[in-house]
Amino acid sequence: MSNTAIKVNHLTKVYKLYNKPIDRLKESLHPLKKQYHKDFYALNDVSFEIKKGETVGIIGKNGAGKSTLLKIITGVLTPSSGHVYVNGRIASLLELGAGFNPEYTGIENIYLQGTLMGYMHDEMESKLEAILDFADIGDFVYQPVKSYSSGMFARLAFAVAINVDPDILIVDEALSVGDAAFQNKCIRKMEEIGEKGITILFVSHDTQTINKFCSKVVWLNNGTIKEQGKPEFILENYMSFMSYGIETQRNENTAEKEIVRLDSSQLNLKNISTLDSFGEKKALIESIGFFDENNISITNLKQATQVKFICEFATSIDLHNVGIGVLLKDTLNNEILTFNSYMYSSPLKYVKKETRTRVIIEFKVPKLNPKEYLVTVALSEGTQLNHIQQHWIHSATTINIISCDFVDTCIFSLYPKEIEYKYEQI
Ligand SMILES: Nc1ncnc2c1ncn2[C@@H]1O[C@H](COP(=O)(O)OP(=O)(O)OP(=O)(O)O)[C@@H](O)[C@H]1O
Repeated sequence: MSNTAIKVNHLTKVYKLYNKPIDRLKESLHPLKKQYHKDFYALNDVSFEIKKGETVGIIGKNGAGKSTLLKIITGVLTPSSGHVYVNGRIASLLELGAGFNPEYTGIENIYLQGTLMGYMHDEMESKLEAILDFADIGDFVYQPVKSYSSGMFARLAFAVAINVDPDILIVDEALSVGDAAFQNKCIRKMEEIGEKGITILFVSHDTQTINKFCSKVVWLNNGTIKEQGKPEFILENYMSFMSYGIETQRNENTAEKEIVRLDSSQLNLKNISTLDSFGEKKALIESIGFFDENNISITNLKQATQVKFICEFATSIDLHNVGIGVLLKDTLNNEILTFNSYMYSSPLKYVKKETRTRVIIEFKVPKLNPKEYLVTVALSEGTQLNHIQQHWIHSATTINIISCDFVDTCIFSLYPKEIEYKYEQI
């Protein structure tokens, strides 16, 4: 356990929800103990471990249970069952106001926090200058904190939390109330203390910050852990889930896609190398086309049928994590549908320089309005969060979506769900 900073074991927090306030009284007085409440699980059997020195991001949609989890770890809330093991002194920055006395001045609250953390008055005195320096709120430190703006409050609370030499720093979204310069200053400070081996647990909706800053991510959904692991994998899955409702299973062990072979002579691809485009252009998409199951070229795509989108590209450099994206616009230039290999956890891991590659995307045509669409294609390198556009070709081709005969009985998402990416060297 000595290398463990926090261990959360089968943690559950249940709230009793009553439809009417009177139901609570009725329940307590009922002779046969009739229940008037419904159990609501804010956390349900959550277990994970954080090693000393790790910086861990907690993500999840509103109401997922993030604040509840942090409050239980910091001892503000008691769990319904399960337990938390904490190894070291915690400094926390939870919701605004927690632990501060609104009637006290800033200075008095600094000493109050020090006492709560177990410091003597003169020990806190030696930290005062650094705290005031970081908070940078001028003479307001002599005013009661009830007169502070939320940003000023966050400044003072963060300045105290990082200067009381914690072993573990826990930060809920409190920083988001600070201005951009202060947020940046806090992130830099957290990076600095993270490098000193302090364990940091950090709730944020800002995936860019989590990606840059955290070594591990725990994704909470409806009170349970949906996924946990390295940010680069979990955040991709999280963003697909949040943006498109698509569940992907990208993880450290995702294997390279199987190589398939298509007979080139059967393919009737459209050469698009001369069309207007932008990007780094170290790798170029040369040709594209839509095909039916028998590899016959099509421009009419019938709803609910299985089709292939094929594109071929050449690269003059080594490429890593190649994303292929397709964007459909209607003739008024409205974006109607977009999908890419990052969203489906299927980027091509590596492409050697001076080679050509064929990408085959098999999918079921979604229920788009039956009409003409312009197809934009793009080739990028990186991740969904952070990629370099190598080649982007606006309106590379057009297709028509046509109704399937049984459309009333079809239920499709606008995003192709049954989709498969395959790659072959050509
Ligand atoms: N005292 C309470 N009584 C009943 N339900 C509660 C109580 N406190 C929290 N909840 C519920 O527990 C769930 C988890 O809340 P929590 O604040 O932990 O979510 P969160 O992930 O931090 O959300 P957000 O991103 O919006 O801050 C929510 O559905 C919330 O309504």
